[in-house]
Amino acid sequence: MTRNGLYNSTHGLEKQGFHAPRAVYYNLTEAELYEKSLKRDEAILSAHGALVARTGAHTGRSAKDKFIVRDGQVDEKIWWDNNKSIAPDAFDRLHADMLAHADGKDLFVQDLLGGADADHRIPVRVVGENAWHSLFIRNLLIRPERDALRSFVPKMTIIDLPSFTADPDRHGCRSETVIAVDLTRMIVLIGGTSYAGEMKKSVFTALNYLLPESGVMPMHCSANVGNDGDVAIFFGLSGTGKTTLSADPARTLIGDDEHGWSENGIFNFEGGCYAKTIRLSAEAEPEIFATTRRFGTVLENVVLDDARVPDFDDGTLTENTRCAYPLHYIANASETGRAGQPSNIIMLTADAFGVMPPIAKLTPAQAMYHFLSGYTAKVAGTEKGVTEPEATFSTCFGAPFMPRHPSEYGNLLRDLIARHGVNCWLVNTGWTGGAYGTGQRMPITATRTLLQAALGGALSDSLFRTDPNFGFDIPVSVEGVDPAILDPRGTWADGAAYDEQARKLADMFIANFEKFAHHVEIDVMDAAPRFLQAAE
Ligand SMILES: Nc1ncnc2c1ncn2[C@@H]1O[C@H](COP(=O)(O)OP(=O)(O)O)[C@@H](O)[C@H]1O
Ligand SMILES: C=C(OP(=O)(O)O)C(=O)O
Ligand SMILES: [Mn+2]
Repeated sequence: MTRNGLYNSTHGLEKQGFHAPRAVYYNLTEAELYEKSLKRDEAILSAHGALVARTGAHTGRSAKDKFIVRDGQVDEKIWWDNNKSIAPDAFDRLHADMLAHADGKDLFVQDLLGGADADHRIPVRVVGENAWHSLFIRNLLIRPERDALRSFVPKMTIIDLPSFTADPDRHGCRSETVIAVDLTRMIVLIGGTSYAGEMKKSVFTALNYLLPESGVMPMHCSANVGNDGDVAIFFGLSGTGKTTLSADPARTLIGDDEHGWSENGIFNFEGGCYAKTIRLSAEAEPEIFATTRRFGTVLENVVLDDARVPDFDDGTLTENTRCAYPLHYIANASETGRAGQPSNIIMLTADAFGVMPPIAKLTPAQAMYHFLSGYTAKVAGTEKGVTEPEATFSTCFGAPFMPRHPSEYGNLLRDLIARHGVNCWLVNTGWTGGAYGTGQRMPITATRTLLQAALGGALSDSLFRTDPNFGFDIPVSVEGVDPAILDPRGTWADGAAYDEQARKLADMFIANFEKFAHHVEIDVMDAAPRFLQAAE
């Protein structure tokens, strides 16, 4: 095999079972990866120099096609109710078939790090057949110093072959697409999908498995820090605003999606961001918008007009259009990816039912209740005119990435909140003035003003009222915000309709939480919605 680029020659791909690739390109830089992507017709250039690629069929994660190898070492540690298993021999066949599939191909290798804290990081090698995927993951993870590449020893390897077709009979999977994770040998096999996000979320999955053993809390959250060092973290499922709200000109960005919380404070797992670009505007999100106009940024499934300018309103390929860029493309991003102990935790929800208030203060027990519930609501089937939102409960605000039982993450978080006296808030970035269909999306400016008030301490002397359904405290007035939006019931044209919707949502919370009843303290059970008790 021909080898190009800088790498540790005692840890080449032949050591990892690759037999006969045509050529291997190690640790190519942005310019080189641009050239390769363009020459291989994988991507095109935008008017402003971003690299624009399409994924084809898979424009988002294939959660149902993700499997964890069930071997003796991990068996008792994995929460199998939430994770699908694959037998070790099926994984071995898949591995061998993917290595064979790589024969005769050009391969692109990036040697990177997952984890900004040197005590809690994992060196990750990503081997793939697409130059644009290589640029994506180079943007997303942390780059070692160039010199350190000569001694880089991977502890985790991702083999990413979108053109590979999995065979459910032979490989123990579900379809032609597979994401198979071996947490003992730390090998991830990705086949049959070009959605670049699979790679970064695989590293997240591995760290979510590893870190709790060292007492470190891994979190699906964004993070930023104020001028006086106050750290805020923002938990939330996809689409709730982690990326959008963590990019804040008044605060230093630590990261937009995956962090750890240790005795040293918080640290980013990544070195880049992966922002949604659907309906992205320079007015509402200037920092993120600016990254879409830079050399080095990858635009995924973004449609260009005939002058090669991105049309962010065009969702014809998918609503999940994305841009991937290194952290330093955001002007006020942290250079270290690390910060101190958090003073505030924000739990984001995009409540399409329009029931949740734009902000509420949570007690530690309520925070635990909402963390384990992991609620958001999506709008289902918009294109077919179905306007009924759909509730999602995804525990720890990230069930697809959590190999262990939620109580492990929950206990770590509970102890950290108590030890550091962290203030907790629930923020609804979803609907106000009614549910999806009648109401509207919460204005970003309102959300930002409320966050500023919460993080800056302005809410600490506010007057609060207790929500009769959910039991949390809602501020009655916040400077700079129309007081009307603070009371969701008042924003609805029909108060009785609100009450009915709130009751339905409360019932969904209660039904979902049953599975945690035996795993939490009584105060967390008491943090459940109390609509039923209040009404009857
Ligand atoms: N009030 C709001 N707060 C946050 N995001 C909002 C709000 N209103 C609309 N949005 C849009 O919702 C999306 C939030 O997505 P994003 O920040 O990528 O979520 P996440 O990173 O949690 O997946 C963005 O497209 C943003 O423009
Ligand atoms: C990349 C993803 O994360 P998020 O939507 O939370 O930004 C994803 O869910 O595929
Ligand atoms: Mn995000």
